[in-house]
Amino acid sequence: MPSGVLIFTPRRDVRRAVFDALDADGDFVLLSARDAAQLEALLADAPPLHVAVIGADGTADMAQGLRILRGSAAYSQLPVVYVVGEAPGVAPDDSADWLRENAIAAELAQRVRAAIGSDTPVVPSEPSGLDYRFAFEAGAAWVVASTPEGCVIESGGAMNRLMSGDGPVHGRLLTDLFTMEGGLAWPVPDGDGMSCTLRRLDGSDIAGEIDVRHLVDRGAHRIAVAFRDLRAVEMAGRALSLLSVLDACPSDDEGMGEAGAMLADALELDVVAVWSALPESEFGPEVLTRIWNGPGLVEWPDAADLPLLKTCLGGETLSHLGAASGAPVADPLVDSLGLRSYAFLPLLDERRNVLGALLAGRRRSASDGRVLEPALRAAAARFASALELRRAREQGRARGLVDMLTALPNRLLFNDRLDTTIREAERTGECFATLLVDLDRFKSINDTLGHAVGDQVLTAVAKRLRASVRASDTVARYAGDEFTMILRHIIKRDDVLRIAEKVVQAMEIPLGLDDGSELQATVSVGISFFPDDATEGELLLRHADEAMYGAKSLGRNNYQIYAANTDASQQQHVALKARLRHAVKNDELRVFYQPQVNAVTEDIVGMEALVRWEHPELGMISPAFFIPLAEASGLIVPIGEWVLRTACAQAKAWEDTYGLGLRLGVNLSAVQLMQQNLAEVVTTALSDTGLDPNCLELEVTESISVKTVPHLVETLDALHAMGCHIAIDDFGTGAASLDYLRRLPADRIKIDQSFVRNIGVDPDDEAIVRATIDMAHRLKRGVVAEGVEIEQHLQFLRANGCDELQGYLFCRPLPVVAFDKLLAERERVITEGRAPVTA
Ligand SMILES: Nc1nc2c(ncn2[C@@H]2O[C@@H]3COP(=O)(O)O[C@H]4[C@@H](O)[C@H](n5cnc6c(=O)[nH]c(N)nc65)O[C@@H]4COP(=O)(O)O[C@H]3[C@H]2O)c(=O)[nH]1
Repeated sequence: MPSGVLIFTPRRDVRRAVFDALDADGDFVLLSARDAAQLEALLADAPPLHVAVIGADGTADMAQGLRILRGSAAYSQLPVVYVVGEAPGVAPDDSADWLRENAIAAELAQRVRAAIGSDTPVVPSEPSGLDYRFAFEAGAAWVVASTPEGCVIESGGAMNRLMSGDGPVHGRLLTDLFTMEGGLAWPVPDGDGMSCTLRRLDGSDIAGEIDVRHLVDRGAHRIAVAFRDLRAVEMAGRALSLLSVLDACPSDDEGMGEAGAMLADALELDVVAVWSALPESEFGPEVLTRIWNGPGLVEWPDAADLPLLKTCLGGETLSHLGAASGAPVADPLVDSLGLRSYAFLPLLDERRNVLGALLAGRRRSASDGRVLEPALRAAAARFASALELRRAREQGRARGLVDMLTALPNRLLFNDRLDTTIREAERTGECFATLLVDLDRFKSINDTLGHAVGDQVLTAVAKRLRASVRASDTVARYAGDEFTMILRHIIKRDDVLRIAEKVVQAMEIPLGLDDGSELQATVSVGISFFPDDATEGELLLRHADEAMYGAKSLGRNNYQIYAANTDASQQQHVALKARLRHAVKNDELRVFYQPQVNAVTEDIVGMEALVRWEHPELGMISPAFFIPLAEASGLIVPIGEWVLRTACAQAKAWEDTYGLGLRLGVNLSAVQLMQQNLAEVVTTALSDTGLDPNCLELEVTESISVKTVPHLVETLDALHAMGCHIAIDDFGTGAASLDYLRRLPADRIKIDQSFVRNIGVDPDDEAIVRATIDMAHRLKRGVVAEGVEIEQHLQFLRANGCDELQGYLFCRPLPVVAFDKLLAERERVITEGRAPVTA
């Protein structure tokens, strides 16, 4: 009989090597776990095990895994063979044997066999006592009460902190603790998300929700109750909106004060302070913003006497926000403000030089540290960029490089930056874009309304342009009504188009003039790319200028990319559009399918249908190219319907063969959403193919706004009522994220790949990803991350609780035959009784 072997290591390469070595031997049933949570889930099924192979990497993960293994009565004596790295490390004391990583292939199977020794597997004899503490998600505030009295016998998670009092929670009655809404009374039956208020020990109330489970623990009946503090949900929402609002704040000192006040308001902080610190300054840190919402006037100690500020200005983040962060350190400022939770964050420029520090704190302890931390990190990034600009401006003014009206770099400084960027890009291989933004009909504004109004318009436009891009990008006033931009580190042209769209949209809100009147300005934008369009600054600008005139000739208020031969490319568009008309009829369209996987198990849970056009002469054409053509000509309606029907039929065929209940994601364009018969088209596709509506998820891009698509909410409500799921695609790229999420009947949101791509690159985008996941979960929406390309993306998304993942790391979009092979292979591995290796 084959022996059961547990493989546990967070390292994918070691896991794969161990799996391959033992799998090749054929004598073992292999179960592999990558982290403590997976290990716990795996052991819960009580598999028969003879031995464990554990990567002895000394990490917290390994230690936690060992605790779980040794802590379970069933496996506490399981022999363990450790795999140790190349460093002269040692395996833990309890090892049956150990070997080095480079000996896995040659020796592991033999060592494992020796460690097993006897053939008796460790099989849990009877189900271990039910550990009710794990009935709820980790970190929930929970109590367990006896029945029928409803008297609390144990509590944990955030509960004791939430109760905020000196007395014990134990011994109190559920009826005293939780006042139910909607006429429910204790004993409340099993259920999730029931509204109630928690009465704290100091007599105050917190509105929230509870999940209830009736359990039997070692023969005794218990009620386990987990409480969710809804203030944190609200806080997550506010944190997310805050990010966009902070973006819009000007970067001058006044703007920083404004941003500080907003931060304090949105996150319910008692104090927000920003210091600027120049290493070369002999005067020490300078306070730029100081918001105090606590009681009375406080004496602020001299910045030079603050040890925590000093440490932070050395580049260290000091965070005492969560319950787990330990006792605050003695500091005159923290003491005099009476702060019980606070964070000092260094403000860093792109090269990680410290420019200053941010302090955010409360006089009470924070139960929402998970939300506060990313929001504060994002705020720190904003303050840092404002400080950087402030410094550049100070230096620039001194040297006559800054435009006096708008405070943006002038033509001289822009040209200098462009040259520097080109030199850097030649060294690093980076791609970047140059944008030329021209105010439409500015001359007539100046002529009819006067120069003073013209100046106001230029200043306001400058602010909006600055707010549309990242801190690392350059925005300059190049000449009169012409602005130029450099957008750095471009991976996909689409990202630049998104920003150009944002620039054009930023002008949609009328500009407020000093006399109270409003004026609508529009801009035309031309774009050129380094190195594709040119490798010299002057030529890049000339090409951007040409493209800008292209935008003007197309009616202004839009953007265009430089095309080497505009006429030829326009003719090509016309020809393609004509050809596209026949693509469905000529059977030239194909649907590819890209898997979506569970972030923990990495097992397939769904797939997205992605259309391709197999042009007879040009080969496979990307939808990113022809879908806009199809949308502009209305052809998207028949094409979209064809994709829907084809994909539903295919999904039904796979369901019949494999029965996996896979979810099928199909994209809906705005034009389709405007069709009055959309619900009917979907119903017919489902009934003709026999696919369960529950398996269909319609993906609606976030940039489709409630304003541009009439009856959007009603249409989606109707589709949802039919049983179809709704997903919001490209989440984070549109403007009205929160509002959108609240109003639409969305089951899932898909984080746009432009954010995922910046994991490990841009802390702002990381903060947005974290806040998005957190907010979506609190609103009970699932989250799928798109464009997961590398292990680092996976680790980050998994660590932050993203539910599902889609991207090249797992699989590219596949044609039907290849996708079918993938499903068949999965089935083969599972029916052979092996845990799917997670490599
Ligand atoms: N760089 C990178 N890209 C990845 C990765 N994983 C997936 N992708 C690509 O990301 C796109 C995801 O689709 P989308 O955001 O809905 O974006 C889709 C969707 O908006 C649209 N589209 C595709 N099929 C249809 C359709 O049938 N109807 C409509 N209306 N739009 C469609 O065209 C867009 C582009 O589709 P594709 O070119 O197939 O591009 C797909 C997919 O191939 C990754 O790890 N890295």
